[in-house]
Amino acid sequence: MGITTTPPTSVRWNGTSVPVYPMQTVDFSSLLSQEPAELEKLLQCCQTEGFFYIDLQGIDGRRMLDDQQETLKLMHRFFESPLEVKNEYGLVSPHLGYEPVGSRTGVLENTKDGYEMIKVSRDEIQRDSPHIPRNIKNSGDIKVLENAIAGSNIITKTILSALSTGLGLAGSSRFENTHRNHRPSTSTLAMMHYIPSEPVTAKNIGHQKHTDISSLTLLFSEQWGLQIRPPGAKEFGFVAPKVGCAIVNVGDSLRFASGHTMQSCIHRVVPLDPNEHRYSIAYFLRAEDETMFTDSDGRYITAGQWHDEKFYTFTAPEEEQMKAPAYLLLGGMKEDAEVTVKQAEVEAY
Ligand SMILES: O=C(O)CCC(=O)C(=O)O
Ligand SMILES: [Fe+2]
Repeated sequence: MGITTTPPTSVRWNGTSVPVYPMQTVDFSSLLSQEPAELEKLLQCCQTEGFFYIDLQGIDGRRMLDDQQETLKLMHRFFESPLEVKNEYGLVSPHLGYEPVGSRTGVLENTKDGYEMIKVSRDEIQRDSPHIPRNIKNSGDIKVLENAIAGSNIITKTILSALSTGLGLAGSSRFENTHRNHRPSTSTLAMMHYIPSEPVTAKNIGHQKHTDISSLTLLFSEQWGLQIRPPGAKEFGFVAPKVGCAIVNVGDSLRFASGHTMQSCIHRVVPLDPNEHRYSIAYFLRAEDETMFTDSDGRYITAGQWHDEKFYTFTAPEEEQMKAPAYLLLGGMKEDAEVTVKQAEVEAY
């Protein structure tokens, strides 16, 4: 199933019927002009579900959709290279480098993940001679990465600024003030390739359930696979890729910075079509490393420490991960099985 304008309300996956959760659509051009009704809608989305579509079809956003297409071409070239070339680059730091398939826990019990990933950080691409894999390092490639990172930064900063305004924050208490462009952060562009996986037999499959470490995540994918579990929902459901739109979600850091009033929605990735290669691009806008907040365990810590602790939990073996405190992987979000799907769907509007 491809990109769509009118998604079905449920789809069959792995022998059962799985809901497709509707999400609100926020218009990027309207946010740029801080239109009050759009700010109100955005704030509602972040406080109730933590997920929404951002419509980029206007003249201001369309260029980011072009960047997405260029990035996809570069990703194909990178991922099709021999594993030795990709491993030679390796994982330089948690937010820069290559992770092969199976580096993390998978989406189903006793499996490893089913994706490989290359990350290029915003700080790295701005260096005079950025450390980039040799198979995507010509000047055209660097321009493509630069455009993708800068465009994603503009979109996520616009959203951040609209949220500050929507909450009536002024001066140094505005969220932008802890996301200044020239301060070190772990903000990064993650490009992912999911291999085809058959749910019953695959040893490598999908992307385990989690909340994001980021403040805001901007996700581009033309393919199905993303599932969310909105607050109060009984089960995971798909979200449909939508024409001209990217998906945005609130991450742990913004949940913490908002005094835990925004939702960092639980999500995961499964192969809807087991024969398909899936490609997705995620930009993680993160707070400056030194930013302090109170986390889901009541600890007053830096954004950098939260990032590192959660990253190492994500990459730890499954047995280790089981021992990790629950507040870490899900950022303090609760998996609520009490309500019916019908209620959850109403809440998801
Ligand atoms: O690949 C996707 O669609 C989502 C990936 C994701 O959730 C993540 O990288 O945090
Ligand atoms: Fe995620």
